[in-house]
Amino acid sequence: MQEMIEKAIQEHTQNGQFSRLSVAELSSQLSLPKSRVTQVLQQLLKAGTVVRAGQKPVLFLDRSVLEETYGTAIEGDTIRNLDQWLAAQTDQEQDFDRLIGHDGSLSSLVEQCKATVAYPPNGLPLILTGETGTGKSMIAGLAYEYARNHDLVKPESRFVAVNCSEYANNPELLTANLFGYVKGAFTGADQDTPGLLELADGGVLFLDEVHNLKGECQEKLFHFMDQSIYHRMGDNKTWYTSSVRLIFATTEDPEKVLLKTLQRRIPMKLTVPNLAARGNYEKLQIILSMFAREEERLKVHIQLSSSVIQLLLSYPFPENIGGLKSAIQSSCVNALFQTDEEKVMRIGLKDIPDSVIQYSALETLMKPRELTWHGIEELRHDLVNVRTPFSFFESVLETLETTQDFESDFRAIQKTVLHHFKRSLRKADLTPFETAFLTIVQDRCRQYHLELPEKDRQLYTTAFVELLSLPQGIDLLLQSRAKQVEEVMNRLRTEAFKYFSLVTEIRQEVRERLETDLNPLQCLIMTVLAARAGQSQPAPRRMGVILAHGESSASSMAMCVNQWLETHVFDAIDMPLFVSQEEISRQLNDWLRKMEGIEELFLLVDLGSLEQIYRNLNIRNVNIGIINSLSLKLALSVGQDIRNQTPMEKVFERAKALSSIEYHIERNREKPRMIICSCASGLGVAEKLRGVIVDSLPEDSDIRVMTYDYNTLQQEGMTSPVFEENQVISIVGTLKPEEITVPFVALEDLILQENTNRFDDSLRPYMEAEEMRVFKKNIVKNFSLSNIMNSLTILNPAKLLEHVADAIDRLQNRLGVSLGNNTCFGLYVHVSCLIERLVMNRGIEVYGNADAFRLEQQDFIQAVDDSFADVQKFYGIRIPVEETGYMYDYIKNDPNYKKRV
Ligand SMILES: Nc1ncnc2c1ncn2[C@@H]1O[C@H](COP(=O)(O)OP(=O)(O)OP(=O)(O)O)[C@@H](O)[C@H]1O
Repeated sequence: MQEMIEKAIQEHTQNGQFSRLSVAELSSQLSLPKSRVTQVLQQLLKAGTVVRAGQKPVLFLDRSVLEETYGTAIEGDTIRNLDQWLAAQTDQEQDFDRLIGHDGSLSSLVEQCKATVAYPPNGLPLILTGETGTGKSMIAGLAYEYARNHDLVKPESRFVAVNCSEYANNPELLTANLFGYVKGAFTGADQDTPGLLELADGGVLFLDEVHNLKGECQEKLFHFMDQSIYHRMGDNKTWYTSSVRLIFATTEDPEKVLLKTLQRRIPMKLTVPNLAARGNYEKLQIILSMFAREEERLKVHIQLSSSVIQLLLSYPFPENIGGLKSAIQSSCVNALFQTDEEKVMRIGLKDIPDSVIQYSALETLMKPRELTWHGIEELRHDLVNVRTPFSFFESVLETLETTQDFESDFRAIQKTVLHHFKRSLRKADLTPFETAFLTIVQDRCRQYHLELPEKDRQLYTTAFVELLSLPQGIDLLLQSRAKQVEEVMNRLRTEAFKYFSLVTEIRQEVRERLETDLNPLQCLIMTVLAARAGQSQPAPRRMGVILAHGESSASSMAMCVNQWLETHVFDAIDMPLFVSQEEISRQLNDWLRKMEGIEELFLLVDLGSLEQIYRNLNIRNVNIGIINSLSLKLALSVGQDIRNQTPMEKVFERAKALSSIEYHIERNREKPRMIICSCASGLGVAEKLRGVIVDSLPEDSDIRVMTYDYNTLQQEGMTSPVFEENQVISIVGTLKPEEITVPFVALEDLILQENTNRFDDSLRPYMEAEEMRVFKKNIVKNFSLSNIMNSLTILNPAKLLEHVADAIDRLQNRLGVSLGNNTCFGLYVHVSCLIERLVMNRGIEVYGNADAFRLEQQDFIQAVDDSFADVQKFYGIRIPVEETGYMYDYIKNDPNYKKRV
């Protein structure tokens, strides 16, 4: 029989079926009398084969199975609290350990909570206040678990929660439920019913949203709190007792919503901070634990994009953790169908609820950043390692950001930083990578004449190496504070320029040579450390300061020169654009104070009168030379001389010699592609022509069109600067200028659409086929005689054209030739413009060799004169021989005319 019992115990212990290990259970399973089972169990207990778990009912478990399963030795023969013992063995987090922030922002709240619950004999009433969703209910529940795990309440006791807001419209019902009632107490009370106070007897009663508790009920409650006795509703005679721990919670101010008498009976008031006050580290912990829970529920591996993490960290959830939780659950639902075969579910911005997305400033969302995915598990793992460095960085950042007295806070931070790294002083050998990093740091420091202090060398080594190997997770947290970091970095650049630029150089070199990017926080701490090392060293005897307007003009130039010369010769002072003279002087005086011991200062300023600058300086034991001009070349020369110990006077003489300026204009090498419109008829027609061509060119064509005076072109030929400055594609006009080798297209060809091929050919190399098609279509549409004639300003084009056409007909008769259509159209335009010019007294007075023309072409001159007699009379003009010369040039190339000659 003993064997049978032993076997059963062994089996059930192995299978974790602990509830089957009570005397009653064993006796019914094995059909043995209870007394017999008890007897055997007592023997086994004595022999150490079983241990008993002090629960109700008492359980008997197999010792060796338990010890083997959990790898631990059990002392004595009793496990007082089996749940607690099992949780401890499986490393499960217990009660308050599950509350994120229990060891951070909520640590003192948790300690107070524990003390309140443990207060003998029955704990103290406690009220939790705080915004909605901050975790009040959770804390109340954990307080009960804590009490159970620590035997402050009986294991069989209960945690009973009631939300008073659910009874807001029926306060009597709440009173009845709290205190219980007797049959007939109110309609529907058909039997005696115990209240929640009774149900929670020995455990915890949690009254949530307690501000909904009406005054009468509050009174009953404080009476109970005073004496631990109460009446059920409907029975004012019988007293009931209950020993219950009371926890209240409200989102309101208890002083405003609870009766004074009740308030007085709740000695402990704890306020749960809202989500915003929890800090990014804890926020990230909460986010990740919630996603981890979803992973478990949905049986997937969740990956988050960096933007999602940033957004969830920055959104001010009005419902605090509760709101964050629903947003996380919704995004998981949204992303559920995107789970791949590997069961990976990626959650990106598109899956986040709209209300959260809308909050985010567009610029934040659209900031270019690499799309990186992070698995929940690895992030949680990282987070553990990041905790200490991050909270350390956070405190450093906060101090520097809010400081009123930079210098003293900076010194305080230096101490904190050194102290921080002292704790992890390293003894281990450096890896080759770490050695390379340290070599870079030391080389650069040497260039800045900065020796790491001998006694702290080990410490600096530790610090730098530790900074180098910060866990990745810190980058995520850092991004959420990017703005703050940037502000602090700017501040450092101004206040600790030398060390800031040293670290900037180190960062650059580490990036180039070790392919590792130091993040701004690493740089910040390195700057702090470098400055600390620098303070123990005497100031240099001579130095320069570049003082310039603009956000970082001075610092960029100084950094550039220092780097070039591999010596820190210049400090920099960046000035806002509109800064007063007093402010400049103040900054310079501060600088002089900091550099105590300096003998010579070379000041390079970009603007401002020399006199004004030095008038307000506190000059003691220092020579200050000022140059009110600034260029990189000049700064380099001065820097070099500072380094080479060149006497001050000479430094400035050289600088002055450099200051005379030279200039050179480098013309645009990419010549514009150009069509030239040039008409012997005058600039009016040329201008009109230009307009028509411009309108015909495709919209995005890079071909430009210009007008150019015909006579000038005629005189200058191909030497004209227009060919030097442009890539001339073709010339369009009424008459072809002589000696021009660029393709010429006659206006009449365009009007008659006859020889446009030439024009097309000249353009083809510069246009795509489609552009060419559009262009040709437009040319047909836009070129018409009347369109061109519209360039006439005073005469009526239709009338004039009639006169001119008649006169040209007469001229053809006189000359005995029938001119080609093109020549006629060209002549119509040319002669019409000519007549208008003459009417306006703007006739052409030059024509090649006019005398020779007069002698050789007397017949032609006469023929024109006769044919145009009516026109000349009508318009009161006289066509001069020079103009006739141009008409001749027009006609002489006509094939029919040539044949006749
Ligand atoms: N510190 C925490 N660690 C982990 N989860 C938390 C924490 N605080 C709150 N939560 C979770 O946030 C959600 C909201 O918390 P809870 O309901 O306790 O807030 P509450 O303050 O009682 O809200 P209400 O005032 O609206 O009743 C719950 O799911 C809870 O589990």
